[in-house]
Amino acid sequence: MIALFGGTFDPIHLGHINMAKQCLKELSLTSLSFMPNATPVHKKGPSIATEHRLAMLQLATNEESRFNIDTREITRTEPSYTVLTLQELRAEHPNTPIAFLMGMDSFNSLSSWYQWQTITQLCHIVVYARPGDKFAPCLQLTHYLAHAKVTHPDTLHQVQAGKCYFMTGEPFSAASSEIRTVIKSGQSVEPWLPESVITYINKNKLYAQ
Ligand SMILES: Nc1ncnc2c1ncn2[C@@H]1O[C@H](COP(=O)(O)OP(=O)(O)OP(=O)(O)O)[C@@H](O)[C@H]1O
Ligand SMILES: O=C(O)c1ccc[n+]([C@@H]2O[C@H](COP(=O)([O-])O)[C@@H](O)[C@H]2O)c1
Repeated sequence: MIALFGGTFDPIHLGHINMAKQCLKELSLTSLSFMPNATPVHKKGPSIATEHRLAMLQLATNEESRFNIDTREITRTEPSYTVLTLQELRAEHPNTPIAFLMGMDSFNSLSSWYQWQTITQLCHIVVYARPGDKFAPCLQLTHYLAHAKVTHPDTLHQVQAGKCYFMTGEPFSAASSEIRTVIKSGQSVEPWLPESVITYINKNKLYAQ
């Protein structure tokens, strides 16, 4: 199965790593790709250069050999619409199950994503709990879940797309926006970032103003 974890990663934090590690285990993955976006279509763009986001992703994912980084959205010139990415990937791998991983806040807003129903036909959606974000599906998402929700991760390996699975792992409280604010105020971000990422941020004076 191809597992894609899309994000802005500005910066990557231990909430992302916690979720990714649990997905490796619970979904029996042989690899998991972190996929940084270039121009997010739904929020303000990243506050730092792409090379810095990529460098921090590299540092944070080095420790686990099954983690890799998919740079297709960075190298593409169009805005980072997930549907375009999944269509491209599906064309490359017509017969392989694809899972797109996201936190509960992303899931709750999924019906506002560009061509969201096509997205749900191109891949499985895997959702991770996030402290502070309750499960709050709108009516459209409730209809989707009525036929898509599965309770066993093995099902995701048996069909190529169309299912939705809610992870059972322990949630981890961390958010990139809050981390940027804490750095700006000069306080410690030790609880939320890998040490290598903290060193990189300090060395390159990122997020300080
Ligand atoms: N602590 C967390 N637990 C579970 N999922 C998370 C967590 N942090 C981020 N995610 C998920 O990871 C994906 C990428 O997140 P992103 O890079 O935007 O980080 P973020 O912390 O949500 O950033 P921001 O605070 O700026 O919104 C999203 O699907 C998001 O829901
Ligand atoms: O395609 C869309 O309309 C769309 C709308 C919102 C989010 N996404 C993708 O969802 C992933 C998580 O987004 P974010 O804002 O939490 O970094 C990231 O890969 C985004 O490009 C995609």
